[in-house]
Amino acid sequence: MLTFVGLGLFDVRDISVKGLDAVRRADAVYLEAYTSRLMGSSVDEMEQVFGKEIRLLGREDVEQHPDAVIDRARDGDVVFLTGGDPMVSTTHADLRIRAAEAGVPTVIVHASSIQSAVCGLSGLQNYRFGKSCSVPFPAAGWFPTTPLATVRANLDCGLHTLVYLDIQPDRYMRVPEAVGLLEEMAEATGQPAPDLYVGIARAGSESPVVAAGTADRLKAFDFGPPLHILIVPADLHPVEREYLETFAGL
Ligand SMILES: C[S@@+](CC[C@H](N)C(=O)[O-])C[C@H]1O[C@@H](n2cnc3c(N)ncnc32)[C@H](O)[C@@H]1O
Repeated sequence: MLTFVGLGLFDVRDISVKGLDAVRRADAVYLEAYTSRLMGSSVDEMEQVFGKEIRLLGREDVEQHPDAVIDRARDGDVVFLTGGDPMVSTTHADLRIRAAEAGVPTVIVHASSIQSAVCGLSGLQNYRFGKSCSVPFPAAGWFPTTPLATVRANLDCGLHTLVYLDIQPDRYMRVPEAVGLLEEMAEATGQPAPDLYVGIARAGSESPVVAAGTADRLKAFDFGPPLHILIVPADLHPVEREYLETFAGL
């Protein structure tokens, strides 16, 4: 049996009771930490609290060579841990399909996700979000402008855009840098840059930060440590505006 368990948003206490039961029953526990991270906990702390050894998996282990995990799940209980919800903005649907093809039963234990947390923190209504996008760190000769195209297409339909920010082994993209990159994409493509943003840091922690405003305000704002995420809102409903004025300094 292969059980996908979401860790929730910030620290070791965000896992559900059901998820914790599955971890404690498991014969083997794997963690992928490349699609999201629990910034409020370390792997050591998780091992201590869960009472289990945790094996770390890289993107290649999961996406190119998942056989080790699937083989282990053929004759034992395996838990696969992911930050947030294990099936939101990750590529783990493929792993579940491969397990099913190999005759391995699977279960999902859901958890809080950044996708729903942003609605509570920003007051932007979940049914008004369009397609999401991700802003990657640019590399030499590589500067994709598709994130801005997604934002503009959503704005044309009156929809908000959730913009995921890149996570690399040695660095995390922050809101001010992401806003600057969207402005550069606008310059490079001749499209208008967005005029309003909402930045969020450390959702799920005891001190999440939420700030709304122009590019200039957000580029100068100190959001503190990662993880960060950005929203480009469409025209605001009056209640959304009032919420941002009350909780995000609009
Ligand atoms: C690819 S998504 C994975 C989402 C995850 N599976 C979930 O359900 O929450 C990861 C991105 O979401 C954002 N993110 C995740 N957790 C966050 C948090 N607690 N606070 C702020 N942003 C977060 C970051 O931009 C990060 O790079």
